[in-house]
Amino acid sequence: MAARVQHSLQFQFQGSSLTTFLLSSSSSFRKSINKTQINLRSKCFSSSSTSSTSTRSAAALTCTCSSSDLNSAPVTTKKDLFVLTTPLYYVNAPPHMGSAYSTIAADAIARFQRLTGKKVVFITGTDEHGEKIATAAAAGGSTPNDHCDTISQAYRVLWKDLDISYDKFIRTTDPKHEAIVEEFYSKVLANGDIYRADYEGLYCVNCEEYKDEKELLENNCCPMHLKPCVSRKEDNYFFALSKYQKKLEDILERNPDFVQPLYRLNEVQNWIKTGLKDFSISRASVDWGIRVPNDPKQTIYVWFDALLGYISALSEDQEQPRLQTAISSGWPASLHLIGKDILRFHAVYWPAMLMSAGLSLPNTVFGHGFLTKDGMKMGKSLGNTLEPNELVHRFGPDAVRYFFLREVEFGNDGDYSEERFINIVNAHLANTIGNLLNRTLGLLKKNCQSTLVADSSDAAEGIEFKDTVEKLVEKSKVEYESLQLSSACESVMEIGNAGNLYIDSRAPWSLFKQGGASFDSAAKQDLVLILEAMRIIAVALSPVTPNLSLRIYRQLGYTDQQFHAATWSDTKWGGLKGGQVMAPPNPIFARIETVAEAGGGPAVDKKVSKKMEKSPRSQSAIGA
Ligand SMILES: Nc1ncnc2c1ncn2[C@@H]1O[C@H](COP(=O)(O)OP(=O)(O)OP(=O)(O)O)[C@@H](O)[C@H]1O
Ligand SMILES: [Zn+2]
Repeated sequence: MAARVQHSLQFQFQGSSLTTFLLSSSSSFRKSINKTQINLRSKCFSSSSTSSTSTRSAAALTCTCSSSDLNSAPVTTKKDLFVLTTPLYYVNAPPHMGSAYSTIAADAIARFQRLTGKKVVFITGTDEHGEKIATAAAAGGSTPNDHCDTISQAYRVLWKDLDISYDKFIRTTDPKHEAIVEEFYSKVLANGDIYRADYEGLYCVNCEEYKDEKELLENNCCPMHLKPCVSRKEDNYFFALSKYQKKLEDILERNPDFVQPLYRLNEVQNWIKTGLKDFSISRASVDWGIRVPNDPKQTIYVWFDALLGYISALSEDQEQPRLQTAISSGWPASLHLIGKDILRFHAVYWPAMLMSAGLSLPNTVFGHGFLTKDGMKMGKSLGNTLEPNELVHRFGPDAVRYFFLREVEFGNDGDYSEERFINIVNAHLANTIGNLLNRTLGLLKKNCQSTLVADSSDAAEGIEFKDTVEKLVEKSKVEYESLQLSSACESVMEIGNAGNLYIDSRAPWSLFKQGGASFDSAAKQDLVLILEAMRIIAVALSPVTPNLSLRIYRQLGYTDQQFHAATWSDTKWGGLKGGQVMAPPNPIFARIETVAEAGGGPAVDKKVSKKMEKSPRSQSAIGA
């Protein structure tokens, strides 16, 4: 779904700053339609069908669509339901760390929402139509079907390796999706928002879009793909986007949370202000796509098709695929999580399409930033991607998930560096959390037979550390809720820092050494406090590091079932009870050896790292 606009973005990005692009993207897109010669042949396929631009506009203004904004749209969101989506990834090539980033973030949000008691429907999938897919398949010597099967499967495998807890995986080649697209198209057609027009212009197959001549290099080369665009003339069907200009402006004005973060809302509003142009939603020359109802010689433009995957994903396999039944299973989505490259499609085209079909709009579209490599967006087309499989294999899923969510402020761009990766996960996961747990359990084993002497609520009486933990965990909740994922990680890690400060200042090991009943009792209570904080950290960080959190829970003497049954209310102080028997200390996260530490050898001992993800027994921590 996402590839086409990314190409134009990458082109702009090469020649100008990202901000410049974002501000100028609207006008460049506008020009690409203006420049293209459009000869209107007929108007809407609605009952009044005399043709001219002006009558088309007039028809648009008299549209009878009733659900014209968020307020008047039928409300189907139940308070306890949270439906969130990732982009449906384009299967022109296997997934990379950029695709994984969106999905990891969505997974953390889904897990957090489940913890708070929401019924979550987490949707992901693959966008599989379009000329580029057919070409990629042919280049690989396979059929489009086989090609899509293979790449789509690669996404599923990666999501498994990264512990992505999706509920629905939709493929746009799924017959149920195709049926829903056809029904939707017919509704929009019936509403008078589709018309036919001649279209002539320069087409980049790799971008799957017509280009503005002004944007092209010498010999009409696409600046992104450095290949000449081909001159194409075809009659296409257009969607009357211009008709929704005012409605979209009003919606954004009245619902400032619809597009997030705020600076993306500004981008969208600026873009709309420059004037919305109708866009072509069919291709006469592309065979690999869903046929246009009533004109099987044409296929539906891949974006018009793919966005509907968010709805068709809700359709149950065993039921007749119908828009209404899919809608009643959870539409509208609470959150579309996307990269900023595809913001225009989600914040402008999609709402207009939904209004045209009389359907509710999603609650929020959040456009996050890019993972970059040497300042350039990582992407399949540029081929400057980072291999998520390799990272997971070397460092395990928790480290990968934690690093990207903690390191990149959600919404902004972030650059990857292996050195930074190793430093962050070592400092936070191995040291701040892992080492604190390990040294505390070591003391508990040595001095208390691994058994807690008191309830954590009693042990915390009048202790400031408890207040600090409570404040920080509450802060992290607010941050998760407002999608400030990096800050949420930071707040949880602050609990670990406070725990380290507390234990160092109290030095229970020397209290034990000094002996005497009161020293002994104070030291034992200190251990209870730290372990209670560790329990809270485990729950609060579980949206980001589910495996690590499970390992902490096991170390604290809980069963896996108890971990899986945990909810956000378990972040309340007071969960640990006296008499609870803890496991002997075992490191929960293997510190990653740097190149320097390994004497110039491999940065990480792969065997140790991999083994550690499965079992926490493989390496001793830097204990007290
Ligand atoms: N570098 C990146 N940083 C963050 N997210 C990314 C990145 N690359 C892709 N994504 C995510 O994937 C979506 C785009 O999916 P798509 O399958 O088209 O990937 P792509 O690699 O950008 O494609 P291409 O390079 O062929 O244009 C983006 O909207 C975003 O959610
Ligand atoms: Zn191109």
